[in-house]
Amino acid sequence: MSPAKATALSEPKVVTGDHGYVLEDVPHLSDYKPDLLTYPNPLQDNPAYAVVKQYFVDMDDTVPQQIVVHVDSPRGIHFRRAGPREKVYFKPDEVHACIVTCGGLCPGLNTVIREIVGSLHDMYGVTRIEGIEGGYRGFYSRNTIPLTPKVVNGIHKRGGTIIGTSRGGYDNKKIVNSIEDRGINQVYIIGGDGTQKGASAIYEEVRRRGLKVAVVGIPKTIDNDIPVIDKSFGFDTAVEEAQRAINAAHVEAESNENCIGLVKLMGRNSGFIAMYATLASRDVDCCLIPESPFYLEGPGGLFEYIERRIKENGHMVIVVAEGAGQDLVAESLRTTDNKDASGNKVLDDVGWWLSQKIKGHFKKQTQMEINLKYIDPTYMIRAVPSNASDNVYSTLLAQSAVHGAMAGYTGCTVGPVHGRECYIPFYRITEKQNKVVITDRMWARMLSSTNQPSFLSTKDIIESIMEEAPPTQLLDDQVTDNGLVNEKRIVC
Ligand SMILES: Nc1ncnc2c1ncn2[C@@H]1O[C@H](COP(=O)(O)OP(=O)(O)OP(=O)(O)O)[C@@H](O)[C@H]1O
Ligand SMILES: O=P(O)(O)OC[C@H]1O[C@](O)(CO)[C@@H](O)[C@@H]1O
Ligand SMILES: [Mg+2]
Repeated sequence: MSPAKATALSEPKVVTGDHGYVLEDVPHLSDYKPDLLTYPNPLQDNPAYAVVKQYFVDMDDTVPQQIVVHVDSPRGIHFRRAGPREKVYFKPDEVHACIVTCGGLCPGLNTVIREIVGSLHDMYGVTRIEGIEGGYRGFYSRNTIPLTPKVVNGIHKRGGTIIGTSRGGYDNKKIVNSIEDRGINQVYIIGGDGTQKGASAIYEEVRRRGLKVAVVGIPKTIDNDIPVIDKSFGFDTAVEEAQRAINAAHVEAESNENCIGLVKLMGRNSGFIAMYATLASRDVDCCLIPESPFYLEGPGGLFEYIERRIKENGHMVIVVAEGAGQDLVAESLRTTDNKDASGNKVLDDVGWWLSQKIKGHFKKQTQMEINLKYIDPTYMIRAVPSNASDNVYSTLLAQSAVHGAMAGYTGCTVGPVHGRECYIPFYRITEKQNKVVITDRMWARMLSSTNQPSFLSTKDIIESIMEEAPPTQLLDDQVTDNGLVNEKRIVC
């Protein structure tokens, strides 16, 4: 496997303006191929778009990363607004596009595939579109799958990805050789943080070879761990689907004496699904996520809280994100550090471990007999088709990606920033993961909905503040004014 850093990175395109305005722009094919011809955008003759007052996006439109500002704030970082441009850099019959899906499944993958094909075909008259089978390794080890509007018709009603996905198998040189040999000139890469790192390295190699190939990433992550964008497609569907498991756990817990319903949800490093599913449900008494350490024994610990809830209520529901408490599990089971084909740590089953620990504690330490029902719906949540709002969202993402590639933009990911579709440079997407910020208001809202202990000492809180994590983006309209809010919490 050739590492992503095999090619030298091109310089970021940063434009500055008055009052602290910064545009973190994305690469364009003309940056390294200055003599490319341009053509009028065929959309100008499309009757469906004739009604739109200003259909083409103004070249100067940019979107601010921070929308909560003070009177004396600098204007800050901006991203280029996505959308159709008056001039395109490809003639329709010249385009040879391909689509690849990599990493874990996520509701909406098929919708994005369908809409890329539909946008290329219906808006731009492109007919040569192929699916790369089975993720990155498909570029050099499989035949391609022809994608036409007929082939993709109705696939948005199915879970999974019709072109297949995989982990591992990334070989930069072989992938770019395949792109070059097949004469592909638009590459749409749908995947999570790992995939986008690979896409960035593909773009760098394409550029090094001087190829007229647009490389555009579409962020996919059920965990919502990709930064900058408002949220990832499939996330709403996952939260909705998680409700079914939580409801089942609640029904079991309510109907049996001294019963605990325990639900494990996805979230390797980021606990967004667990936090939002908990907030949405209101039946959850405790939510455990990777970002917030917890402990079992002693005052303020999980066992003490469970005993209290069971005594008060006769039942309780616990939601645990799969990445929560991994240090505790590893310590207790002495597990080895296994990695998957992409190099991601294989997690220990915290749900099973917690079930055993809770049962053991109640058997040995208390007079109380408890009943524990453990539900692990993780793959069921990931495999469903996307819901209506994710379908609309995925459609916009796909259209933005196609408009961007046709307009010659490359080396970027598309996604909404405060509701506006943007082209975002790869390095912004891959530099860190989006995480729940436990000193942010959203986590506090969650804590107040469950009444669970925070499990945090003053030292933990100070450490979190010191990390200076940005505020949780998802639905949190209020930027954390770190100083005030956090200071108050420490004093309390
Ligand atoms: N640093 C990297 N450089 C190049 N390729 C990478 C890198 N990290 C991962 N990849 C490749 O990207 C693909 C997907 O990676 P991974 O399995 O980590 O999933 P992901 O894209 O992060 O999605 P998710 O974690 O949401 O399932 C794999 O084929 C993997 O080999
Ligand atoms: O078992 P797999 O397919 O490797 O995927 C599991 C992982 O994928 C994710 O859903 C991310 O795509 C994580 O939440 C989870 O840890
Ligand atoms: Mg990942």
